[in-house]
Amino acid sequence: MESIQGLVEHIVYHNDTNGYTVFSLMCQGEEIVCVGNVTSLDEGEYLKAEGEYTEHQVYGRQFKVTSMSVEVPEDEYSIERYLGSGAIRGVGPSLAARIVKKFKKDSFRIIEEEPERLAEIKGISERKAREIYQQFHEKQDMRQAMMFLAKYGITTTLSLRIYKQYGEEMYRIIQENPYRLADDMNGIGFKLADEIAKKAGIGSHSDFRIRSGIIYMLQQGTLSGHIYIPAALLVEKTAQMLGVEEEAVDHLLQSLQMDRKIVVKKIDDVSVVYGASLYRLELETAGLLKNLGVDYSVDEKEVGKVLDRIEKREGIDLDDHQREAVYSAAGNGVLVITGGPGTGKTTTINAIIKYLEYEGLEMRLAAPTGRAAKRMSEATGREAQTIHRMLELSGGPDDDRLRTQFERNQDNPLETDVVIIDEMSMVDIYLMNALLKAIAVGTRLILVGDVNQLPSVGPGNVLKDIIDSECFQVVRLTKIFRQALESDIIKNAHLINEGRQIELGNKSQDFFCLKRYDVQQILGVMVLLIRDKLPKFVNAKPYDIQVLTPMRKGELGVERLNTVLQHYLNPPSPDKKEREFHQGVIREGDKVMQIRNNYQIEWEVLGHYNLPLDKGVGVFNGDMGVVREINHFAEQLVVEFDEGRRVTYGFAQLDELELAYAITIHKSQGSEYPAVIMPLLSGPRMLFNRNILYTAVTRAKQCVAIVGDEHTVRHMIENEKQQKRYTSLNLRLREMNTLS
Ligand SMILES: Nc1ncnc2c1ncn2[C@@H]1O[C@H](COP(=O)(O)OP(=O)(O)OP(=O)(O)O)[C@@H](O)[C@H]1O
Repeated sequence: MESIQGLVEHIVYHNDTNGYTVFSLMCQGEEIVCVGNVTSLDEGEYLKAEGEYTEHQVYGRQFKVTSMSVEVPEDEYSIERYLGSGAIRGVGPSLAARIVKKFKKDSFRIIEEEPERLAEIKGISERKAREIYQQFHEKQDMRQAMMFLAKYGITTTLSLRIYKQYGEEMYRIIQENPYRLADDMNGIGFKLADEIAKKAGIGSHSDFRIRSGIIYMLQQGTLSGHIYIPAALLVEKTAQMLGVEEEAVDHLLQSLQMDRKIVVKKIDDVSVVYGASLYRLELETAGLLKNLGVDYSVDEKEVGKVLDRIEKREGIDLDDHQREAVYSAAGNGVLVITGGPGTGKTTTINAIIKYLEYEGLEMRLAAPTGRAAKRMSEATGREAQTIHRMLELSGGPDDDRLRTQFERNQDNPLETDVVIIDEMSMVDIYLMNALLKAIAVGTRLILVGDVNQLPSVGPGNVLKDIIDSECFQVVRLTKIFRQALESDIIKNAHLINEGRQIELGNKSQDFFCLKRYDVQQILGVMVLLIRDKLPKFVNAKPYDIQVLTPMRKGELGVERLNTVLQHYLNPPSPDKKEREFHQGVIREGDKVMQIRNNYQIEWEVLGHYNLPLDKGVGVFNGDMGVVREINHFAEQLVVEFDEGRRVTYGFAQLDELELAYAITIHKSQGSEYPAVIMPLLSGPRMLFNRNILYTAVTRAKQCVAIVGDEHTVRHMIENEKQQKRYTSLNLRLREMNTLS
């Protein structure tokens, strides 16, 4: 082990996440390149480092730092260099020079002990002197804090955030109850807090740990779509995860309830537990929706007359259910229209729109995803937006849906007579709550969707719960119209939904099953279909053909499929830049998907000469795009999403993207593709079920190609088992109905 000391001349590279830093150190006139994991360092600081010299293949001789300490520089040159380095805000090189000129080697002592004397220097007021003193101290405190946190394996970025959040109180929190970090700070979860706690010597049976574990399990439940968890299940799972007895967990449920962190209720005589905020959110959502359920007295005869005229003009002949939908839209504050593919939902919405227009009512159209909104626009010939856009998203923390903010809310509701939402099955409880807040009583709400689709990715089962509550007018469209029946995709979708078997062969014009029983063969057929056959068949580009699979893992899971498909569809090439990322390699020309909502990220649409035509913020979970550019120098990657929206990601943000040659069926909700390919061989029973198959099949417009084992498809149709979602919006609505 050797020891060197000197002035940090230049920081060449610093990775915020793991602290890995490359910097040059001036040691007695010699510049030494040092590398190591360093929590915080500024150019101009005086460093004492221990470590060893190594020989790097490319960069040559380097000093590998194993430990270091920042020393107070002693000679005038070093003092001046440090003070002027920018480490102390408000002090630049010239002021640093004046300070050192006056106080010489005593400069640091003066700043620390007699800061008022700094005011003797021209250009330094008393206020400024105080600021310099404070800055100097803060810097030292912060460095100390970071070194302290580094002992617990906490990264530089996180350390800074922790220090900013708690200041000096941080030491106590880390040593007594690091689980508070998981409660208070976004981005710190139970697992990290638990690791810190372990290092701090906190016992596995600590009350803090168990309480935090319970909240963590509830959050995990939310991630799986649940609003509550049955108490017995929660206790069992939490005890298992923490390795403690169930009694200990049970005991702390009460204390969490007293602290209003959780709400315990009975549903059908079973105790269930909600995270307090989700409980309130669901309750509030029920109340808001209930308020909108106003009856508008309309003369059905009059509506009928108007409708006759519309039918004549448009050359349509609505059936009884469709007519009923228009009457209901006229007479109810809240209306739900549900039906499978080809049952005339779009035709009905169009008739409703025409009627409302005739009545001179203003309306807004929206859907939960960009793709669904675009389809709604095309089907109605009117502007349809994403719900986020209609509500005028104004920001909010990336991962904290509860605090997502919209310009449109109770204080500034949408100024319109009617709001129509399509693809309602995808709307989760957060979005529903935000939507309802922005709709004032007196505005009608029409919700359209297919209740048999998979529920929303986010928590809740909003559409199903509203229907089940029986508190609102629901029109169920069941008849499949003649034209729709010509499509085997639609026919088969309905058969699947009813649990009836379908024809699995290659005779159909739009629904094929190519029987293959070997993974390699399946992959080969898929590549052939995407690259050569299907684009011509459905008149689309290879990237418009979507591979859907129920699972992430396994030989035919999303992850493996993406690697294989990337290799064949966008192979490495000298003129395509690429970079490593969490899924292997990401390359110019790759098809990618955004995998979480990012409400803040900016996009722009460029016109001629790269002039921006449109700008905005927000890219959402499930949005698909193509990598257009990778810039290693700027460490950025540009993705172009639908409608030419270009988004620049820093390399550190690449975990927001995934390759999207293949995606899970869950992620495909609300999207439609000209052709869908499904490799189905075998997989977990929970994922290979009817609901999943139905959702996948209904994503295809012109062609479904199943490649794999027909028996697997048959088992999926038979398998009705869906994962239960614990939600209670239906109960809350019913309670309110009986109260009023
Ligand atoms: N009353 C009607 N009489 C005759 N044909 C109809 C009627 N209503 C709808 N159709 C036809 O049935 C087909 C399906 O209708 P529509 O597109 O409205 O259904 P959808 O439920 O929106 O379907 P998808 O969910 O697949 O988009 C269309 O070809 C449409 O023209």
